[in-house]
Amino acid sequence: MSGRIPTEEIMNTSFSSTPGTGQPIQIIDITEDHKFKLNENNLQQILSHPKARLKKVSIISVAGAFRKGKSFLLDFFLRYLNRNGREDWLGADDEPLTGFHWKGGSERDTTGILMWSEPFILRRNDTKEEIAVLLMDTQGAFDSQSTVKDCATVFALSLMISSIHVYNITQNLQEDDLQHLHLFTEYGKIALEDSHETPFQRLTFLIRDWSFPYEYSYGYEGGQALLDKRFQINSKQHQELTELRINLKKCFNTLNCYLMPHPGLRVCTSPEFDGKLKDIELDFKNYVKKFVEAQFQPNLTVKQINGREITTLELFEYFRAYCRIFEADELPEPKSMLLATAEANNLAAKAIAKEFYMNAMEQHCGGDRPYMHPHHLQASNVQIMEEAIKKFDLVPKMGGESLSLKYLDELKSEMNDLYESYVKHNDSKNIFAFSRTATSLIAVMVLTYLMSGLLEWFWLGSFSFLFNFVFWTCFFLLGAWIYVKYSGEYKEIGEYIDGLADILWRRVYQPIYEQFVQHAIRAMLSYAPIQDGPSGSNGRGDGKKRN
Ligand SMILES: Nc1nc2c(ncn2[C@@H]2O[C@H](COP(=O)(O)OP(=O)(O)OP(=O)(O)O)[C@@H](O)[C@H]2O)c(=O)[nH]1
Repeated sequence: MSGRIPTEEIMNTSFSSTPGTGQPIQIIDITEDHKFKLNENNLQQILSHPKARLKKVSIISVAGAFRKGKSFLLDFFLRYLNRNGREDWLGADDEPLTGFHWKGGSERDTTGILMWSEPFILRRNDTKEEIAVLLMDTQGAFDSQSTVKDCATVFALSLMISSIHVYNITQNLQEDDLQHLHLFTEYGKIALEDSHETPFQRLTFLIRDWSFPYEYSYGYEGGQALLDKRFQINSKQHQELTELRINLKKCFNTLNCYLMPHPGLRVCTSPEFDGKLKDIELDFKNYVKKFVEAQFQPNLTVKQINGREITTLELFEYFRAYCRIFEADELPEPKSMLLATAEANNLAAKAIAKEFYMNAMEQHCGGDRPYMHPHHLQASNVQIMEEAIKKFDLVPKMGGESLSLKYLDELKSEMNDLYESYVKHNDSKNIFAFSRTATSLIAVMVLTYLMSGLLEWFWLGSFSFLFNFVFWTCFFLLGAWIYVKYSGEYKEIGEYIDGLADILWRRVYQPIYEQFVQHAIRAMLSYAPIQDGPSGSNGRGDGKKRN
């Protein structure tokens, strides 16, 4: 099977999740007052999973009316992925179907949007690159508790985010099923004008309980014939219907239809049914198997936005942007959806560049790296920043130059802030820098003590009180500094003393020290000419004051 990984590879890298682990996690909640709330922590937990971090993603979501077997279907996907797509992945006859919660009855089950906590890692056939596959379950539409806006929003979020959108329908493909896609064709039209890239990847109309196999056979073949029939354009059709059909085809890379047989009466009428295969009709089992496998053939469908395959890091930004625009009381206009996509597109580019910057800086001066000379740190920073900006520029961006410049400025300022903290962190590794305050104060004390003694010696004792005063001031400052460092209290006083000592160090000791070293070198080289170093440097080479 072309979408599947050879067995020997499975053992090594490809399907790295442990079978049976994971659980559905709520990523979008719908509150009682019908507000959509993105659960960023939960989403982040999935997207930054060590297996999936920074990998490209394929997101499979199932959406449609409530009580129509969406979660049930997703559990077959889970089985396939958990069992590494091996030939007998459908399992034993008496094995209950578990994973996303599903149940019989007439009351709705799933609320909001859920995602499986474990990303599945599969390798694509063409480039052999590892892709993180995510499964997404959605709240069913048209139940008695949800508003029209709730249903439309769940459907929209699921479609905008996924790379394979399974539109779960029962019995037949009707005109109103197509009408629900109107908003996306409008969005798709302007997105196409903006970027000339197909906005969505794969849309599959999955028709459950298909009862007319004698007209259109089960599976993709019959589904395609039915779809062709429904997409026929004729002169009597209203302009709006014709346009919908034309635009739908333009907005998706793949648009297809699958006709699924009825699973049998036990599945939908027995309260004891717990998903065991022995209770499901053979036809259903065969076609569900083919359907699941087909989603990974001939290759994995990676999520693309603006023609670019996106990673888990970028997906997070898109989730945030889409949830923000769907927060309003009204459904957004296609134009605002495009603007949100463009903003997320820029935010994603910024996230990629920032991630690169942080990783590279961590390697240079991160927690486990030794102290780095400030000049070297600054040089590395300049070089890494340049590379990060190149990464930002390389991402094709929507929304024009002015929007991208805004995000570039934000990126630069965030990198500058990060650099400041890297500098501080690096300084803290310098043992001498830590003891600089104590050293400076003690040096003043020793000097003033000696000077006062010297003045006494030359019978100028009346002037020595000045030196005594400085001596005791430094003594008390040193005492206060030690107390602050020991107790952690009065940090502002500690910073003030550090600042004083720093000025003393830079203005007095460092120039004297440099002069002394230069003299020593000159003497050693028998007065050979030597170039003067930058006097008054703060040791970081950036011309900034430390305090
Ligand atoms: N008729 C029919 N019933 C099905 C099919 N697949 C699953 N079911 C049954 O439909 C019922 C509902 O299944 P769920 O997976 O919970 O449905 P859902 O669409 O996720 O429901 P909500 O979460 O409420 O939107 C269960 O009793 C399943 O056994 C199918 O293809 N046809």
